Amino acid sequence: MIKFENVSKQYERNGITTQALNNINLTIAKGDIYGIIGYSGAGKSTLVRLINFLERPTEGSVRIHNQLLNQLSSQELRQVRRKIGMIFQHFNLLESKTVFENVAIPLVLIKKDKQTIKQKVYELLEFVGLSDKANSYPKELSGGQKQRIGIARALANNPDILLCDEATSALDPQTTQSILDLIKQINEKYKITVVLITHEMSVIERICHKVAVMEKGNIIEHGNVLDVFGHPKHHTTQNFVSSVINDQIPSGVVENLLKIEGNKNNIKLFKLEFLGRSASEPVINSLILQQIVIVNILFAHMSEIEKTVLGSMFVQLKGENNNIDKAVHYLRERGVQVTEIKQWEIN
Ligand SMILES: Nc1ncnc2c1ncn2[C@@H]1O[C@H](COP(=O)(O)OP(=O)(O)OP(=O)(O)O)[C@@H](O)[C@H]1O
Repeated sequence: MIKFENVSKQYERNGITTQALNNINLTIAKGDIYGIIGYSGAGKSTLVRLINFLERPTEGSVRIHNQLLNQLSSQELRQVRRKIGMIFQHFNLLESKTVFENVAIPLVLIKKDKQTIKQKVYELLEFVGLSDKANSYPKELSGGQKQRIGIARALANNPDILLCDEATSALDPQTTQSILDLIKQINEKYKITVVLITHEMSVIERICHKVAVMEKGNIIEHGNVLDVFGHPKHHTTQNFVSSVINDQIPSGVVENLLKIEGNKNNIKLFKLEFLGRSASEPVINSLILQQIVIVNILFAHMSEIEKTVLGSMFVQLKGENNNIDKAVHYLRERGVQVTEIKQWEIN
């Protein structure tokens, strides 16, 4: 378990103070894949550097497995750090060393014998699917292969925490997916807690169980990915969510509708949001079968997070006003969140 209690961090440079973290309270449970998302400068890297105490907090405490890092000696801190692996956006491999030598570095540093090192390095290379590259140099590898080597090196000391600092930001979408799959496999197979920082919501969507959204040194929202995605409260979270879930009606759809209906005062437009059970039941079909209103589906978007479907749909409901009210009530009773799009929001 990783626990931040009232943690603040200020940097002083040339007489200028930057408040990088502001009274952070956060608990990351053992075995979680915890995503930290925020725009540039939000404080994500600082937060992660506090987990291995590469930075010390100005105020507050950081605990790992109930051990208070603030009180540890340098020797004790080195022991704690050995159990924390880290991977980086630009891989941080030593260009002058072979793949084998790069993966071996953490083991050489703790003076393991040659045979143990050889066995462990080949086991790790096998795990990341690159045993045939042991004698290659980093410059001979693709970005995805370099990151696999970075991961093998991070696992060399059998860590129980893996920190991923924008680990897929320099990779194309397909390679990103394969690296995320590998991180997920590590989490499941070795029960390693993963803390992953990113500015891409799609990364969070794909593998994280929990997420904290950061802005200006504060955690503005946190919780299960599904809860944060399903009901984002803060404007910044809504922006991140809209990058993976298109919850705005495209203007072309509205223009077509206005052409057909002639007058926007005639249009009754609703946004329906489905989460979990309501997304897998035939709610719209049952509404249509009620025959109280005509349902014109204009636009829909579905996403899957942690095996739960999340969706938004824009519909035009046609009929008598009291029947439209009944239809809205019918949907709400079945767990669908219904919001009317007001006329002034249509154009
Ligand atoms: N070593 C440092 N000295 C002075 N200021 C720093 C230092 N490291 C970070 N900062 C400042 O602290 C704030 C938070 O930086 P941090 O790198 O933690 O943010 P971030 O969310 O990781 O950003 P990015 O995504 O761009 O890496 C920024 O204003 C940054 O300029």
